[in-house]
Amino acid sequence: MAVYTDITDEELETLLADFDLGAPVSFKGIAEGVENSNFLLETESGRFILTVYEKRVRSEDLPFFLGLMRWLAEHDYACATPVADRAGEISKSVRGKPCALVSFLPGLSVRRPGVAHCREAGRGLAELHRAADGFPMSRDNDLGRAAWAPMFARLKGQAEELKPGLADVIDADLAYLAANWPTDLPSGIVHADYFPDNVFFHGEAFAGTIDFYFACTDAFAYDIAVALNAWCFEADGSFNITAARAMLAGYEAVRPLSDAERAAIPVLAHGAALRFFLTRLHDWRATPAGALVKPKDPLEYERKLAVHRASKDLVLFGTARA
Ligand SMILES: Nc1ncnc2c1ncn2[C@@H]1O[C@H](COP(=O)(O)OP(=O)(O)OP(=O)(O)O)[C@@H](O)[C@H]1O
Ligand SMILES: N[C@@H](CCO)C(=O)O
Repeated sequence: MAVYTDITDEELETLLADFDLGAPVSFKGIAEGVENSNFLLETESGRFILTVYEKRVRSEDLPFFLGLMRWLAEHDYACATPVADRAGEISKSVRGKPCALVSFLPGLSVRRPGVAHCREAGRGLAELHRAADGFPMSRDNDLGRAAWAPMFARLKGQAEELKPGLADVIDADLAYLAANWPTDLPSGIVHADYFPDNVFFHGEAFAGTIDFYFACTDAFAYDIAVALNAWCFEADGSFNITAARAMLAGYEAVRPLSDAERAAIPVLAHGAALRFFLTRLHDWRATPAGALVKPKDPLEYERKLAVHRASKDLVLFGTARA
């Protein structure tokens, strides 16, 4: 997260007046992340996170996101969960912006995940898919494949500025993905942003998941593909097949994949890399001056795209069955 919106003491007190959480003890902005404004709040009754929803979260989607977090917590999935005010409301507002208080989730994210973390993260993702089964709401993936070409049409100039010649290469990616994108894979609720900074550990053991604000209805294997890109590339840009195999093994210990899902993972990972390249490219220029936020590097995802272009080999992703 990040801090785009400042909150005054009076605004905090007005918000907290609706809750039974006691008086605030401390309140500070959290610099990590890029999407929403986040604050760590300590009151007489414990620690909470206040999230003020900024750019990409639409207030009409909040019942889905917050309802999902509550559902998952009620189904024994370790995740941040919304805190209701005295009237039972979880969607609140501050400074004219939507916000929510969620429980503080203990644990630490890891900056450089090892193979053991990848295995546990895979397990945690499959448990999320399983725990969400039966959640009665759905939400289309508004950053899914159909959105990428129109999004890129507005970003071509920026792509060329970033790297001359890139616009044509991305157009070729879009054509390849349109022709090869799988349909009919098992689907349900997916996290869609299952990055190391959104997964907490106690040591090497999975401790829980935060940040459900891209969650939507899509193929489960797409969620795995997002995670493989985010967890299994080394700092030098190479893909760590051992980490990928561990992630898939952790996942399959809970929810075995069909052959069709495994076969689809390389193209899904190619598409998932494009999705994060596009949002990063957009944010690179659009981040407001003065916000406490460091935009993420689009070139990191351009390098991942290059790996996917170069090898459509199933083994690359450790997806071949032994
Ligand atoms: N429920 C929570 N419990 C404990 N810490 C939290 C919680 N929610 C957020 N945080 C802290 O705030 C930071 C930013 O949160 P989060 O990742 O949700 O923000 P974001 O802007 O949506 O980020 P991004 O989308 O870039 O991952 C986390 O890295 C973590 O340190
Ligand atoms: N996880 C995203 C940021 C949150 O949307 C990224 O790394 O680009």
